[in-house]
Amino acid sequence: MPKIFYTKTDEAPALATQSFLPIVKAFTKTAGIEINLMDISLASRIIATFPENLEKDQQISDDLVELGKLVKLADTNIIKLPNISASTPQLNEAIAELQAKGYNIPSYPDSPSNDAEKDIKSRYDKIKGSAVNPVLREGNSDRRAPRAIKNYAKKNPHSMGAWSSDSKTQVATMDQGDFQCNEKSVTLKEATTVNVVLTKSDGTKTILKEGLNLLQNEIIDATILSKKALLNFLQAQIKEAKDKGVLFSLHMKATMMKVSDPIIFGHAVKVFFADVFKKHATTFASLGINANDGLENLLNKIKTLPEAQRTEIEKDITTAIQNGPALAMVNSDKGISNLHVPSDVIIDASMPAMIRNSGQMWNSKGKSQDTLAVIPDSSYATIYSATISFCKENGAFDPTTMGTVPNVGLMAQKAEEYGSHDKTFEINFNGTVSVIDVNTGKTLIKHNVEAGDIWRMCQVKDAPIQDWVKLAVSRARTTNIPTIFWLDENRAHDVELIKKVNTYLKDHNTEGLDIQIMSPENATLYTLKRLKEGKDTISVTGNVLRDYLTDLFPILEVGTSAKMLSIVPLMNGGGLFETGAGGSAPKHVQQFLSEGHLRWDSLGEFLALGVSLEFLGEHVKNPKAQILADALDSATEQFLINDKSPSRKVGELDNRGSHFYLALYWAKALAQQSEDETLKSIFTPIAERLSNSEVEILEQLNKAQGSPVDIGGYYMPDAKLIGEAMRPSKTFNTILESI
Ligand SMILES: NC(=O)C1=CN([C@@H]2O[C@H](COP(=O)(O)OP(=O)(O)OC[C@H]3O[C@@H](n4cnc5c(N)ncnc54)[C@H](OP(=O)(O)O)[C@@H]3O)[C@@H](O)[C@H]2O)C=CC1
Ligand SMILES: O=C(O)CCC(=O)C(=O)O
Ligand SMILES: [Mg+2]
Repeated sequence: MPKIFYTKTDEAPALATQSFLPIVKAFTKTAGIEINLMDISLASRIIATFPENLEKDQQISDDLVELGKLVKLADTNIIKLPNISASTPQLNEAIAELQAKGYNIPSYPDSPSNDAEKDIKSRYDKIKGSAVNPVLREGNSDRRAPRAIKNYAKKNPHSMGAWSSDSKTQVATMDQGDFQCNEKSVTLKEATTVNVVLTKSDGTKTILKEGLNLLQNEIIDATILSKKALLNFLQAQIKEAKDKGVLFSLHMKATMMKVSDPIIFGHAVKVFFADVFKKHATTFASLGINANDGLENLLNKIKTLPEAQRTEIEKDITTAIQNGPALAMVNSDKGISNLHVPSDVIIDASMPAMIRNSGQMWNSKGKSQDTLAVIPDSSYATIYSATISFCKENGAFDPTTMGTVPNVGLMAQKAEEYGSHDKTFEINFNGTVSVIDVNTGKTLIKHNVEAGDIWRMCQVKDAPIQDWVKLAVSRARTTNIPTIFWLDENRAHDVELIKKVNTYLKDHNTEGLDIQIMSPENATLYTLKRLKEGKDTISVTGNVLRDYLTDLFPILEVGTSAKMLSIVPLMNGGGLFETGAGGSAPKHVQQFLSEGHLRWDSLGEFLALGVSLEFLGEHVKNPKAQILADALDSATEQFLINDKSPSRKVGELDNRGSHFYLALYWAKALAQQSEDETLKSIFTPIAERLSNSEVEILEQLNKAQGSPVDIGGYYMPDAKLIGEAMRPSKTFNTILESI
């Protein structure tokens, strides 16, 4: 039986799934397709990790492990919704919620003091941060805005803040001592095994990573970020923001880069609040305060102190805020700043949002203001500085006329920085860190380090690179759009990659194609100029730029990355279809809980389902799946033409209503086709009933809005409550059940 594995995740996408999945199941069962729901939510991953602590009826299987095996099979077909990549504060919240629900799971030991705690911490660290995507992404990435979506945006442009040439907004990035400057890279001639060894200045050695197996032709690189250089840089930027009268904002990826970026974030917190951390060092140490978890965590922890002591610290924090530059805010009403929670400001989404908003972020009064966007490591910061300069010079982009920038991203098998967290270390000694070939004893890469530096190693295997080049050529051929590899001949890793790209391009017929290699900065300028002129350009990038560009361009072009088609052709033949290119939109959940309106747009899910059904049509030779896919495609088009995306405002169409319309248009398209008489006869009466009940169903759906909703939890909501909240139309439910 043809199968689709549909993922149950977290936050807004998980809410949307409650309403959308019953539609998917009802429609696809007519083609004999089985939908298997796989739970990869943060809560379920935690529960599955500690079976020995739990009652039999609380134990669950680890669906992520299962999916991790399935992605290596030829006929696997997965629809992957965005999930939470938990920062430590989020992980702690999820653990507390599960404990309160009677799950006897351990707390997260921040600083483990014995072997048992070390084991618990290492099990949790596998759940933390971006723990799902790297497991599932056994293929490279093909993300683009479908033509219909672009046309929709051209006719219905989203708001776009104007840019003026005297904007004081700027990117600040390091020019020495960072990952970019210190990178060293080698390509392995033979398969081998390496150890990462720290040699302290007194000569003693510690193995940081043992027995790392590497394949023939694999590229490895290692680099360090100097703590001293980082602190100097941060101090200078805090002063710069204050002198210039702009907001100080830090843009990191503390979720995905779960080892390095929380440390960098923590340094920014400690530098910004230097006087506070100095004065209260002993108290903070006794409370186990870790600056890497952000200011909110600190404020929560000091609540346990006697009132006088707590107020004194709070006063000192207020003074530091008053003396420093104005901080960019995440939520000015609630006083949540850029430094409160490490996972609140995530660079891929936060920088484009700022660029779309005239280069401004929000200050504590809720007004937008020019910003110093601090991106410490300079590896990829230039793409944002170049974009900002371009906007200052040429004004904002116009969604009604601008072109499009699809991306082909190298990401298979934990490529590059995205797979580096198990090889990233905060080094607490002066000395050297070396990557040593165990078989030959040869040192492949060596760095001098000082206490506090962050050392990291990345890998990218050869087969994924070959597959990536092939995918790029195939997209260039299909679209005939100029195709640019964003690689910098002045960067160690990229030098190795450029050699391979030049070699593997020869494996393909590239005649008549415009394929070039440019540094990220030049590629940005080249692409932006064309974009402004309404011309399209394919970006072919490594894993980090894939992430950045597939939020940057969609947000500018179509208002959100939720509307992206996001395909991962798995290297062994299967298909992983991601929904959109954005995240789990926590602020949508807040709106839903407070006023019963969910403005999550499921367009990404519709597009992913379309290509997933097409995959079944082609690979499993299921003609009914192809008809469902074609009908869904025309339903999505109707959905856009009739503007049935959720509105932002309570009382108007929300996610549930938008699902109703998709079902209506899908049923109509199936009723209208005549390739398959059985499907036609099933869906003709369904389309009629849905159409006749439109007013009644919408009334039932809209009545559910306007008041707070209780779904019995955040990370593990109550299945019954969430089901009721997301499916409030009896009429609609009855019609679906009758299919
Ligand atoms: N593939 C994955 O699994 C991914 C997971 N994440 C995770 O998601 C969480 C939140 O990350 P964050 O950076 O805030 O990104 P989000 O994409 O969740 O939020 C940023 C903004 O994007 C817009 N948006 C995104 N998707 C939709 C949608 N379907 N409908 C309408 N608007 C949408 C909204 O913007 P606006 O309000 O301006 O309209 C939203 O507030 C984190 O845990 C992060 O790690 C992030 C990216 C990808
Ligand atoms: O896995 C994550 O944490 C985020 C992934 C992401 O942002 C992306 O792939 O675009
Ligand atoms: Mg992203």
